[in-house]
Amino acid sequence: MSEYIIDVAGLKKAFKVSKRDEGFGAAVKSLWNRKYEMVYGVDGIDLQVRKGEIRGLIGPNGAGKSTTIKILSGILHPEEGRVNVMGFVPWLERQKYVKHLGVVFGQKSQLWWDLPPIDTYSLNREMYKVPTKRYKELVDYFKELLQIEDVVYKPVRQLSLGERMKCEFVCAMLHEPSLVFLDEPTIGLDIISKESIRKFIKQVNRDLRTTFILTTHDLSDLENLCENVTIINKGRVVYNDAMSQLNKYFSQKKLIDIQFHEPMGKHLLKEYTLLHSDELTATIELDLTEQDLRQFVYDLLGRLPVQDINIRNIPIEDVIKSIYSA
Ligand SMILES: Nc1ncnc2c1ncn2[C@@H]1O[C@H](COP(=O)(O)OP(=O)(O)OP(=O)(O)O)[C@@H](O)[C@H]1O
Repeated sequence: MSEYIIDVAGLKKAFKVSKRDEGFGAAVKSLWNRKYEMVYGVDGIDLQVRKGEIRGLIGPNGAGKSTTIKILSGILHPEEGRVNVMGFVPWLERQKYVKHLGVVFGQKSQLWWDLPPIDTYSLNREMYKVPTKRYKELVDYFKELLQIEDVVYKPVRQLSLGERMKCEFVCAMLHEPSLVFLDEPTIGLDIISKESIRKFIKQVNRDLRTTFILTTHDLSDLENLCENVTIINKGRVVYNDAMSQLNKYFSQKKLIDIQFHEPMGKHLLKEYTLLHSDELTATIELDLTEQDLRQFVYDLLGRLPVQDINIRNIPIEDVIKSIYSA
């Protein structure tokens, strides 16, 4: 058996889209003479994920994340490439395959709107044939972990977004899937609910060894949950490594926020790479491959009327943005 729960090589998926020039005339002409072009949703993706990982899958809009997830969950089939997920070719063996799969969409609900979540759980128990004893154990375990003991008995339409999302997680986990796709699972949630859901994911990952694939635009989800991250851009993998390496990638640079105790003329700062400056504050970017940090601070304090100084790493958002645009 492969050491990978997901093993994908050379994945390509093209979509046929109609193409026409702008304007009313072109719209009419296209009714008779329609032209098409092929757009690649994914264009040669390789991806390996080990069992028990929480893997971040990120990229800008239109990068190919959803297309990848749709192929991995068996909704779409690719033109080219080899896909093995838990020993299945997802789109060929979908019925057997989905028994081992869970999905949580931040923007779509799997719960019956007018029923309490506990009723949807019960229906899913029947559908997935979860033994009653195990079902009860799992519901109790999840309810306690997410602190939704009372919430699961209220109709879904009466729940807050945070409460509903917690209930969605339980719904996706009751058949104990080995692999769960999470698509923006914390979108729109306040920080308390986000933390509670992240804690849940970590705990379930530890206790049940569930593998999670997390698609998100919220980088704090990644920092909190993922050891490894795959970044997709224009249908290709542009980064595939440990989260910690992302920071190292750019740790050659530091940002220095300075507060001055008297107004500063811009000309006094002209030798620095300035990201921001006004009379009393400035942010300087320092390239550590060119300058020594200690020497820089020493010179700065000697030259300028510095009241306060803060040295920080480049934010992870900026690191990722520069990888997207590379
Ligand atoms: N059914 C489709 N028909 C035509 N083009 C499609 C279809 N699905 C996706 N595409 C195209 O494939 C590319 C990748 O889209 P995809 O939805 O996978 O991106 P994404 O990374 O999930 O983006 P987002 O973050 O905006 O959801 C885009 O150019 C998109 O327009």
